[in-house]
Amino acid sequence: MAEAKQLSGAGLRGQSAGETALCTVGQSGSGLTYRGYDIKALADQVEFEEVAYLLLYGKLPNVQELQDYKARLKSMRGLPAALKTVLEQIPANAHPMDVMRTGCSMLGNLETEADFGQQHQHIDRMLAVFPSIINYWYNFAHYGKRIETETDADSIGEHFLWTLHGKQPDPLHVKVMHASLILYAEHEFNASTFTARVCASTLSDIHSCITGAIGSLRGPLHGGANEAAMAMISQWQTPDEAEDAIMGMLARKDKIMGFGHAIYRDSDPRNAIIKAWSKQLSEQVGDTVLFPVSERVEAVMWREKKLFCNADFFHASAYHFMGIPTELFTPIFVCSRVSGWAAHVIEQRANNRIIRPSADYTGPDERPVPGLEDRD
Ligand SMILES: CC(=O)SCCNC(=O)CCNC(=O)[C@H](O)C(C)(C)COP(=O)(O)OP(=O)(O)OC[C@H]1O[C@@H](n2cnc3c(N)ncnc32)[C@H](O)[C@@H]1OP(=O)(O)O
Ligand SMILES: O=C([O-])CC(=O)C(=O)O
Repeated sequence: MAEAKQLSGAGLRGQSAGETALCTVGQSGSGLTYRGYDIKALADQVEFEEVAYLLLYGKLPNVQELQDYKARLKSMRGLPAALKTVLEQIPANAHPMDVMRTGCSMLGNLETEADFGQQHQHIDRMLAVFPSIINYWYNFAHYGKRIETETDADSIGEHFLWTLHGKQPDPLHVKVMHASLILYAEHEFNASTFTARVCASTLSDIHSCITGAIGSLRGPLHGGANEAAMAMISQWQTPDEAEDAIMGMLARKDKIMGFGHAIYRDSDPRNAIIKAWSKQLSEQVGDTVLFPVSERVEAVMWREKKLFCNADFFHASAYHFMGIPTELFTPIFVCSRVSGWAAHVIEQRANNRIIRPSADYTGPDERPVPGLEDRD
């Protein structure tokens, strides 16, 4: 086992910044629970919509509640004409996370949250429509196609794949999407969730909270790591080539994307789950390169640095095997994490005090303002 991780120092590490009943990270079970349910049991046994309902409505839905919830989400997939017009203006070389950010913000202009009593309606709408937003833009910008976003898909994961590829997806891929969306749904006070909570603490609207969170998730030290990991592993043709390259990167003290974690000490419980799905997908497509390369990188990182794969690393190969373009990896994270972000906004609003920490001042002592002509 790796040595205990130092939870102190910069980055507010190890400091409690508030309370939550939504999630524990690194405490019990396999190390991640949503409202007391272990992540492995959830990923094995339920659909993403059940987890979203659990986070947002406080309990796992019964048969009728799940049926009603899925029907409600299904009815909310359509894009307003003004949003389509905005999406059509965004160039093909834009980053899809910027498209998500703009799409969410524009939705907030068209369907503004007038009072917090409407929060659930707006949250459900975002969950339902985010896959439509990204894949409408993607298909229009890259292929000039105006896709139909009101699909017959039974779930958000299936809707994502259907609107991306324009056809009903492989049932195995739908299963993987459920697991993936469940793994990404919630993670306590991570950077993007904290962004959402800070915004919520000013009593701002739900679209501002989620737009800000999307901006925080975009960075390669957070959600953007799944794309960065894909860019890295796709350079290598053999495990030996990967090992040589990783050794060089470590010697240069480069960051290896998809490894390490701010809280977990010796493993991220989400990794084993997505890795198993990635292996199955690799066999389905007859891959002999990407999965063995990924496994070697995992082994070398542990051997050399005791650094382990986080949730992002094997998501890269899993998504790739399902034919998902690399730049859409982090937007899928958004389609899932919006459930966790929104649950935190609800929680913050229910017991709010504006989040406003202090800073340790390191600038000059107080001094007089020099006249313009006296300055260097
Ligand atoms: C869904 C998610 O958001 S999961 C996180 C996704 N992000 C990534 O995969 C990006 C790569 N990983 C990292 O940058 C970091 O591990 C983070 C941002 C996740 C956590 O950062 P921290 O909590 O500051 O890392 P930590 O304190 O464990 O770092 C300890 C040492 O290991 C090094 N280290 C940590 N992660 C890595 C890595 N992936 N590659 C190389 N070195 C690393 C740090 O540079 C640090 O070295 P130092 O003591 O010489 O400065
Ligand atoms: O908790 C974190 O810092 C990052 C993370 O794994 C997540 O948000 O899923």
